[in-house]
Amino acid sequence: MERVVIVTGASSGIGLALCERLLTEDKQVRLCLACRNVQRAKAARSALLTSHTNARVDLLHLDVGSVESVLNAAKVANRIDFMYLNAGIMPNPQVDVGAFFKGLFSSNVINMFATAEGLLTQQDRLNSDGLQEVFATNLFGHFILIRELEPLLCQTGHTSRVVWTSSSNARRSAFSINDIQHREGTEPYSSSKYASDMLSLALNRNMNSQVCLVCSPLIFTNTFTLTPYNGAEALHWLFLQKPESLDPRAKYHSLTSGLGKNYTKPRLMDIDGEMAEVLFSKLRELEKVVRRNLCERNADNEAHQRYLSDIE
Ligand SMILES: NC(=O)C1=CN([C@@H]2O[C@H](COP(=O)(O)OP(=O)(O)OC[C@H]3O[C@@H](n4cnc5c(N)ncnc54)[C@H](OP(=O)(O)O)[C@@H]3O)[C@@H](O)[C@H]2O)C=CC1
Ligand SMILES: CC(C)=CCC[C@@H](C)[C@H]1CC[C@H]2C3=C(CC[C@]12C)[C@@]1(C)CCC(=O)[C@@H](C)[C@@H]1CC3
Repeated sequence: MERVVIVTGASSGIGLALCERLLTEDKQVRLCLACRNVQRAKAARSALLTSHTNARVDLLHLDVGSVESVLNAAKVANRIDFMYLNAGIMPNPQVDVGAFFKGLFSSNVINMFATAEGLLTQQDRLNSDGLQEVFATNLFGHFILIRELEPLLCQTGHTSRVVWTSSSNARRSAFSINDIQHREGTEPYSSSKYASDMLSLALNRNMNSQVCLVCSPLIFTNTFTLTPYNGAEALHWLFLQKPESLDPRAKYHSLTSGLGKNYTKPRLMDIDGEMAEVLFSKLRELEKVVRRNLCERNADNEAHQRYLSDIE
């Protein structure tokens, strides 16, 4: 039977590698590449069709950094078996060279290369919805997508699976529940990834009562080799697992052994369940505000258009 798989950020890197692996794995897969850049999405589709001539690959225009784009994209979906929330950004990363060399000659060196802990800062900015861009792209846009698709994801008799691409760079100390967008700090990427880990837990709690949503957060600690193919290991592995065998408190790591063999390993997350619930309710509040602002903006635009056609 056909299995519909949506992948956000499928135009390059890990998302594209995952698509390639899924088509190789299962001939019944129908892919939907959910991308913000149409040209790059078309190029990705052509590349996939070159190696999988008869594959079914659809394109969906989706900019997860824009709430309006997310709402429009969600209208188009009519069946979802898997949804991979993979799009992510780390804009303008700055490396702390001092910390890097100090780490290089310490016992923490492997961890440093696996997680970049304490090594990276980024410059964030506001997007057109007035949200911090990293938060909006890595977390909030995907949250709105889930909220909008909830009826489809949670249909009786049909279980959809949601898999979120996290990172080993997710860090509790980079996140503050009083500043969920990370307006104040310099590590928005770590903060957004930690927030997505927490959110996956809260989503499982709040939506599992209606059965069906499994958010399996992922992490990529490709300690020895870092390629998109290897990075997609845990994403691919999760596609093959039965939902009941997965633990919502675990993160599934893509790992590569010294001999170059890829494997997936679950590790329990360092998450405060109460804080996850607070984050969930803060995101619900923010959702209301952003939706209201969007309605007002669209109403203003319509009024402006009417005014222009009146004076013509
Ligand atoms: N590379 C690594 O070492 C690790 C990566 N990750 C995570 O893996 C995921 C994929 O990253 P990776 O493949 O490495 O990076 P890439 O930059 O290669 O891919 C990121 C993808 O996300 C897309 N994207 C970015 N912003 C948006 C947006 N607003 N709307 C829709 N799509 C968007 C990009 O599209 P476009 O082509 O338009 O830019 C691109 O297809 C990310 O979530 C990242 O945080 C986690 C751990 C390690
Ligand atoms: C410029 C000098 C002196 C050194 C540069 C090394 C770093 C650029 C490099 C070391 C560890 C890397 C790393 C990532 C990015 C590049 C490094 C910082 C990630 C943060 C990329 C995104 C992720 O999600 C992480 C899991 C990666 C962890 C390791």
